[in-house]
Parts: sequence; C-alpha cells; structure tokens
Amino acid sequence: MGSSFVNGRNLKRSGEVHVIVGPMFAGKTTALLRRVKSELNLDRNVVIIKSSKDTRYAVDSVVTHDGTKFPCWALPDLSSFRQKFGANAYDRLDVIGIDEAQFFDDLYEFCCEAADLDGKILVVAGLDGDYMRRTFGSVLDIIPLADTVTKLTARCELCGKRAFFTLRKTDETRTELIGGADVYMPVCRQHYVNGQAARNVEAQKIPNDLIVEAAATLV
Ligand SMILES: Nc1ncnc2c1ncn2[C@@H]1O[C@H](COP(=O)(O)OP(=O)(O)O)[C@@H](O)[C@H]1O
Ligand SMILES: Cc1cn([C@H]2C[C@H](O)[C@@H](COP(=O)(O)O)O2)c(=O)[nH]c1=O
Repeated sequence: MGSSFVNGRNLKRSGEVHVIVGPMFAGKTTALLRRVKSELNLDRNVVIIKSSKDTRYAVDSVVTHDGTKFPCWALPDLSSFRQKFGANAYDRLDVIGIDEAQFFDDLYEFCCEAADLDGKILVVAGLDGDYMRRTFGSVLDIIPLADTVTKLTARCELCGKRAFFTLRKTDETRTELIGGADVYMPVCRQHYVNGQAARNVEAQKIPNDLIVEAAATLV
C-alpha cells in the first residue's frame, strides 16, 4: 500500500475502530480479550488500556467477571498513553484494546488520532448506557468513527431473558460508581422498569432491598 502525508504524519496503513458495547456482565471484556489474543496469535504487537478508576479485580490487569485476566496499562486518560508507553514502542504497536471506555473523556480524540493518523487497530469495550440508561461518557460518540459496532446482551438476573440494561441495586445517584455484582445486575426491559420504579419510591426512604424485590415481582 502507498503512503501519504496528513498533518505531517506519514500514513503507512489504514487503522480500524471496533466498538463493543452492552450492559454489565454481557461479555464485553471477554470479547475484547478474545480479539486481542487472536491478534497476538498473528504475531501482532498488542496492548490493552483500562481506566485507572476501575481497580475492582486488579490494578494492572483487565479481568472478566468470570476471572480471565490479561495484563494492561491502567491510566487516568488516553492522551498520556503514547508518552508513558514510549514513542518508539507506540509506533511498533498494531492493536490497542481499550476497556471501560466510558471512563475516558478523551476517547474520541484518541481513537481519531490512533486509527486515522497512526494506523492502529482499536478494539474498544465499554458501557453504552449508565444505570439510568443515559449515554455513558464518550462511548457513543465514537460510533461514527467505527468500522464495526457490536452490542452484546447479558442474561436477566431475575428471569433469564436477554438483558439489555444494568440495574443499580443501591440508592447512590452519582453516575460513576465502581462495583460488580454487589451493586449492579443485568436486567431485561420489564425488570429494569420495575426496578427503577422501586428506586424512585426508594428515594422516599424505602429499604434498598426493595429495588431488587420489586423488580422480581414482575411476571
Ligand atoms: N450476575 C453475574 N455475576 C457475576 N458474573 C456474571 C454474572 N452474569 C454473568 N457473569 C459472568 O460474567 C461473564 C462476562 O464477563 P465480562 O466479559 O467481564 O462482562 P462485561 O465486560 O460485559 O461486564 C459471563 O460470561 C458470565 O460468566
Ligand atoms: C451501570 C454503571 C456502571 N458503572 C461502573 C461499574 C463498573 O465498575 C463499570 C462497568 O464494568 P463492566 O466491565 O461493564 O462490568 O462501570 C458506573 O460507574 N455507573 C453506572 O451507571
């Protein structure tokens, strides 16, 4: 392939952006690791970055909810990655995986630069929506940059149907709240609606357990 100059950079190859979204427990990290490992088997240089906000299972590894691990860089932002990783090492990279993408405010700028100018293959996993089903961070902003978008589903913890949403089991209202199955569960639409209704009542001081109980009462 011929090379071209854009913004003073010699573009040698075309990058790619692959986005994996869905609720918690849907297998986003599992899918990210599968893709990264298959690139490793092709002798590609790969790295995974996760947000340093999320230290649930390990500080320097990406860990799935069922315990599969892969070493990673835990960073507060993506713009510092090139400098911290080293410019030469960065130039040799083929594939960059990003987990917990909802926590990176500079996701759009990083993906643009890394894919368009640096020719990297980006595999980005994150929550499309928060517990209120509002867009989370910049994850949806990168859809227009993407080659592929995969929305995964989990199993509703209350009825076993496909789960598209994440229900928060506590009365915390801040958007960012690190946690696992202790705080969140994947739910179908009906159980989400029931759980949220209980959460609204709960704001008037009904015990937390009611959120889960009320969601479960729906037939
Ligand atoms: N409620 C749950 N609590 C703990 N683990 C779960 C739960 N539901 C699913 N899992 C496990 O988590 C795996 C997915 O983990 P992971 O890839 O880390 O998901 P995500 O990154 O989408 O949160 C599933 O294959 C399943 O084994
Ligand atoms: C829904 C929701 C989630 N979070 C946090 C909770 C976890 O630490 C991560 C998601 O991890 P996963 O790999 O997708 O399981 O995000 C949050 O801060 N706010 C929310 O509304």
